[in-house]
Order: sequence, then structure tokens, then C-alpha cells
Amino acid sequence: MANEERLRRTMMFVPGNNPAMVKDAGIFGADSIMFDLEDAVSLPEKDAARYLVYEALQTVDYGDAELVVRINGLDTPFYKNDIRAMVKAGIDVIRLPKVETADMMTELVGLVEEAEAEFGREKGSTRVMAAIESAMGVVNAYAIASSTDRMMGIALSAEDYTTDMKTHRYPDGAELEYARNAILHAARAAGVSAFDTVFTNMDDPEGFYRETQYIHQLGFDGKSLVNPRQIEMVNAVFEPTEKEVLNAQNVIAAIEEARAKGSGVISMNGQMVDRPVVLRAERVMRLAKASHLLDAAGDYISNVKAANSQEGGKQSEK
Ligand SMILES: CC(C)(COP(=O)(O)OP(=O)(O)OC[C@H]1O[C@@H](n2cnc3c(N)ncnc32)[C@H](O)[C@@H]1OP(=O)(O)O)[C@@H](O)C(=O)NCCC(=O)NCCSC(=O)C[C@@](O)(CC(=O)O)C(=O)O
Ligand SMILES: [Mg+2]
Repeated sequence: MANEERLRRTMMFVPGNNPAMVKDAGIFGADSIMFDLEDAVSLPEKDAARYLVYEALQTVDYGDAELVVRINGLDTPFYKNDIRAMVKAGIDVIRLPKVETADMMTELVGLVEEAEAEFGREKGSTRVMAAIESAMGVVNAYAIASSTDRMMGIALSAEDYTTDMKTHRYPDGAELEYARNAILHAARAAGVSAFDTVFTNMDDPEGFYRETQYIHQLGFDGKSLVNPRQIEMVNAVFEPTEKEVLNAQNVIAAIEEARAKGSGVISMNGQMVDRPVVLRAERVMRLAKASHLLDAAGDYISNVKAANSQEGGKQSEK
């Protein structure tokens, strides 16, 4: 199964034991809503949280958001019940925490397949993703990312990772440099999505903005979030600007003209335009479309915020 491209800029954790947060999680416009049954839920609340999320998945309309659940780890007594309940409820993606080897994903996929058969779900309809939270996980990132056709993406989990590395998180993020690059390369090589880690200091919006710009520059698809106030900033950083859209349109027009004359390369404003430049331009246009930045003719809408709030909703990148 190909990893279809869709907007995955914002993946918001929602504690699975909090009825109000679970019920309202769809109103903030996150691309993906991630119900948490793992570390946000204390041991005595594990069964109640699973039941709450199961019920919500049957009854609450979360619009176009991709629905993800972070189940409990393979070293706990909870994960088998988590998988059965979530597959039965029709979850889109199961996120396995603390993944260190490809075998862990194979175990997860085996149980998902059994649950799909038991509950009459279409085989292969439940996607999976891996949270990488340790040095071992980073070292095995490509094996993990390419372990199954069901893989949607891999994510860095910096809170546990820095603990494993015997450090902690610093404002400049130097301690995460290797892990970010390793995870990103593994995801790209395997053709799956890459997610950066959570930023937990709600009182440091400048630091959050800096980190978001940095991981966007590196090439991540999006970021795990802990709070709805973080969504707008990430979406804004990941959205193509008007200038980028105009440039992409010019590149595509110029290369079409060149191809009509039998050439695959052309100079535009002194800049060489060839296949990789065109592929990047096409991606900018897909992102712009999925972000509701274009009108019916495919041109950038200048007052896009007003237009978006009238249209509402989201759409996949293609
Ligand atoms: C951070 C804070 C306490 C701040 O509280 P505050 O009270 O200041 O929030 P406010 O902004 O005032 O809330 C305004 C309104 O939004 C509602 N609202 C807030 N947050 C919402 C939300 N998440 N979902 C839906 N609704 C929400 C709220 O109910 C209110 O609604 P209302 O009362 O109606 O106005 C709160 O956000 C929160 O609990 N976050 C989730 C924390 C969590 O899940 N941690 C576990 C995942 S990390 C981890 O495990 C590490 C990791 O594993 C990660 C990895 O693997 O990647 C690793 O190793 O790195
Ligand atoms: Mg963690």
C-alpha cells in the first residue's frame, strides 16, 4: 500500500482519560487527532480511557481529521486490548510508542490483522506508525520505517529519547540534531511521513516558532503537539507563501513551454529549472491546494484566511 500524501502538519495529543478534551478535540483544526492511552493516562485509568476513546470514535464527528491512537507499549498488559478495541472502532492509525526494532512493528501488525478479521474490518485498512524514543530506535529507524506496508510514518519522541540519552532538552535543540536527521532520512528512504517531537513549554511561543521553522526547513511533514494553541502557528509555517506559489506556477509554466520545444531544462530569471525544481514546484502546488490557498482557477487567494473560514474543512494533498 502506497503512503498516500495528505496534510499531516499537526498531530495533536489528546489525553484519552479526559472526556471534555476527547469530545472537543475536532474543533481546533488539527490535521491529525491522536488519542493517548499511554503516558497521559495513569495505570488505574487505562480501561476507562480505552472505553472513553472507543465510545467517542463511535459517536463524535471529527470531520476530516486523521484519527490516530497511541496505544500502550508492548511491555505492558494493556496493548492487546487497546489494539482490539481501536481496530473494532475503525481507527485510522495506531501509533506504537517506544519502538526499538522492526520486530516490534511486526508483532503489532500481526495483532492488527487478527483484529481486522475478527471485527470484519477491511484487511489493511488500519495503518500504523512508530514513535522512536530511544537510541536503539534511532539506530534502527530505517528498518522500523520499512517494516510493513501499513506504515504511515515515524515520529521522534524527544522527552523519552533525551532521558535515554542521559541528557535533557535545551532551547537550541542540539541534543536532537542526530535523531532528527536520522529519523527524517529513514522516513524519506522508506517513503513514509516524518513527525517532529512535542514542544512542551506553553510559555515560550518564540521558542516554539523557532523550532517549528527549523524542522520545516529540515523537511519534516509535521509535528506532534500537546495543545490546541500550537496548531495555528505550525500550519502557518508549513503553508506555502504567496511568493512560493507564484514561483511554482512560473516554474511549471516555463517547463511546459520548454518541453513543447523539446527541452527538459530552461533558465528562468537567471535560475536553472530542471526536473527536481519542477517536482518541488508541483509539491508546493499540492500543498497550497490542500491548505485551501487556491481559488477555482488554481491561483493564490490573497485574503486566504477569510476565504478558508467561509469554506471550512480540509482536504487531502491529492
Ligand atoms: C499541556 C496542557 C496541560 C496545558 O493545559 P492548559 O490548561 O494550559 O491548556 P489551555 O491552553 O488553557 O486549554 C485551552 C482549552 O483547550 C483544551 N485543551 C488543551 N489541551 C488540549 C488537548 N491536548 N486536546 C484537546 N483539548 C485540549 C482545554 O481543555 C481548554 O478547553 P476549555 O476548558 O473548553 O477552554 C494541556 O494542553 C494538555 O493536557 N495537553 C496534553 C498533554 C499530553 O497529552 N501529554 C502526553 C503526550 S506527550 C508525551 O507523552 C511525551 C512523548 O511520549 C511524546 C511523543 O511520543 O511524541 C515523548 O517521549 O516525547
Ligand atoms: Mg514518550
